[in-house]
Amino acid sequence: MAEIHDQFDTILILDFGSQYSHLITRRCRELNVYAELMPCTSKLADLKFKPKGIILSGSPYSVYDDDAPHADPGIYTLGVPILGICYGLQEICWNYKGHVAKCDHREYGLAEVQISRFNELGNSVDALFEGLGDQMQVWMSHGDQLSLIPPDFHVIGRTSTAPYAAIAHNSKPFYGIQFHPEVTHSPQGRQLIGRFVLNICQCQANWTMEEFIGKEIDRIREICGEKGRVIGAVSGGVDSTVAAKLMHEAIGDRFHAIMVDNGVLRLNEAQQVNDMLNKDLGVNLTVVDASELFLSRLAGVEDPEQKRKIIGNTFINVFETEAAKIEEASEKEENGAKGKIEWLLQGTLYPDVIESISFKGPSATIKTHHNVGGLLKDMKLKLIEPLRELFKDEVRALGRLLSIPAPLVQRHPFPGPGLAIRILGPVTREQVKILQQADHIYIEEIRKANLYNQISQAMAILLPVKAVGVMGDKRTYEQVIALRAVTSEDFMTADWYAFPPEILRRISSRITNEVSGINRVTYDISSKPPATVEWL
Ligand SMILES: Nc1ncnc2c1ncn2[C@@H]1O[C@H](COP(=O)(O)OP(=O)(O)OP(=O)(O)O)[C@@H](O)[C@H]1O
Ligand SMILES: O=c1[nH]c(=O)c2[nH+]cn([C@@H]3O[C@H](COP(=O)(O)O)[C@@H](O)[C@H]3O)c2[nH]1
Ligand SMILES: NC(=O)CC[C@H](N)C(=O)O
Ligand SMILES: [Mg+2]
Repeated sequence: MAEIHDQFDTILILDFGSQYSHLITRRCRELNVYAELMPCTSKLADLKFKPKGIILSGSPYSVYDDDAPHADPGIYTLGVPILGICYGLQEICWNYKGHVAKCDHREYGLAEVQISRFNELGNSVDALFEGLGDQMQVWMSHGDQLSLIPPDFHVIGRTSTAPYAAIAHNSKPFYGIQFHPEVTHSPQGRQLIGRFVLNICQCQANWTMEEFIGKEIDRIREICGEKGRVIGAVSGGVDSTVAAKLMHEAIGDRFHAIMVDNGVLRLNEAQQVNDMLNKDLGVNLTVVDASELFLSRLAGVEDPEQKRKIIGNTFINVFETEAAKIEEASEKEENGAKGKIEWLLQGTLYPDVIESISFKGPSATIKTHHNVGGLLKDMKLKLIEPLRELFKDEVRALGRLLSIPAPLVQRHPFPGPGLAIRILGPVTREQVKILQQADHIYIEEIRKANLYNQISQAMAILLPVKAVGVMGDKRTYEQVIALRAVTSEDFMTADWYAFPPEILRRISSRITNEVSGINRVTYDISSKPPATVEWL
């Protein structure tokens, strides 16, 4: 089966555990060059494709540490260009017997690199920095640096404290830089990565969603064969909707989408998603009302992790029952005209994949996501994951090309456990109803103020406390709503959003007036970290 790296020129990024490794991947893709991240410990013999170039990432390790990770030395004889970034530079130096040592002053922040126009060999300007000027502002984050340049390499850039801030091999296309071109604080970083992937590696810049769609539809058809059928859980969120639309384009009605009403959806959500998929997108969707089952299992549960697990497990139970129903119905059809359901569609995105392939292993569990790790071991269905190589912004671009309406493509993410993780305390139908109303007003006002697309995610949270208030000269003793809005690139970190005060005033006034049971509204001004986006 042709994979993406067989169809597009691919840059291989070896991850040594830097927090920015995924950004290198993104930068390449923004240049329309496909890039894949793999653990630095990957063996070349196991590699299923030949990359056009290799980038070595940064790392929290020092190359001379006993347990420092090192790349397969085969990369240096593969005959493709190599770029080492920070630790990656030090790794190249280590391999070629130069010296890396702790520096007197660790450099963290902006620095100026002086670019050497000519190397000692009298060759012309080095290809990496061509056209980028004589000096460049860059962002540094290191405590080690080269103290001795390896034989056969020459200096192509220095800073006031790092004499070997950038080096190049005398005859091979191997480069190392001490700074981080992948972060936005290095203003010419994108151009520099472009020099490497486009000019030095000569990758074709054809990684676009236009190219991807056609190839992916062919691939899905090939995987499913003439008759194979697929079911998939669809929430109305961007990822599952785009995946569903893609499946529909590929195999039409052999794809069955199921949306589960778990009783903790937003106001009118099930109806809206139903209309949108069936009517607007032509995708065959069944909404299953399982709210009674979910709410009865959640009764009296306060612990956040317990709520998440109950919801995750119940999703699977409902899903299995529905799959069996579809199977049963199809068995009654003439000659099994439509074939068995063999596949389960998942909207897995690249960040989930990256997390699970990190060579350090997945990070500490902060929260159990409802759809991760919940799959059954003896599951008969095979997984199909068309978005597994894509970042969220790529999924959004894909959605636009598939003519999914803009408001849907720009939708804020909504977690599978839904309002259950926004009700602090036990979940009851009454509490859900209060929160649905407050959430509805909040989002409606954000849209009216034209702020929806400036905010990455906004939510209302129902607090398990009561406060005293006064309404119509009477004392009230009611619950409190917290509002949260954040901006974020990837939800790994997030900033709270600074609303114009008059918008908050209007929202607060509408919520306390229109939602009975609420007499107070607060605004959450915590960033992530130390807080998280959701409260539970
Ligand atoms: N109510 C639901 N019914 C059916 N499937 C669901 C439901 N909620 C979540 N899922 C499944 O869980 C997956 C993960 O949810 P997640 O919220 O991460 O993605 P999404 O809803 O597709 O997109 P977004 O992140 O934009 O909300 C979904 O892709 C979908 O397959
Ligand atoms: O589908 C989901 N199932 C979950 O169990 C889940 N928990 C958190 N989230 C979403 O993940 C992003 C980061 O949230 P946190 O900072 O709270 O971890 C935010 O966008 C959250 O809404 C979830 N999405
Ligand atoms: N950002 C990095 O890659 C740092 C590399 C190495 N740990 C150093 O401190 O120099
Ligand atoms: Mg969602």
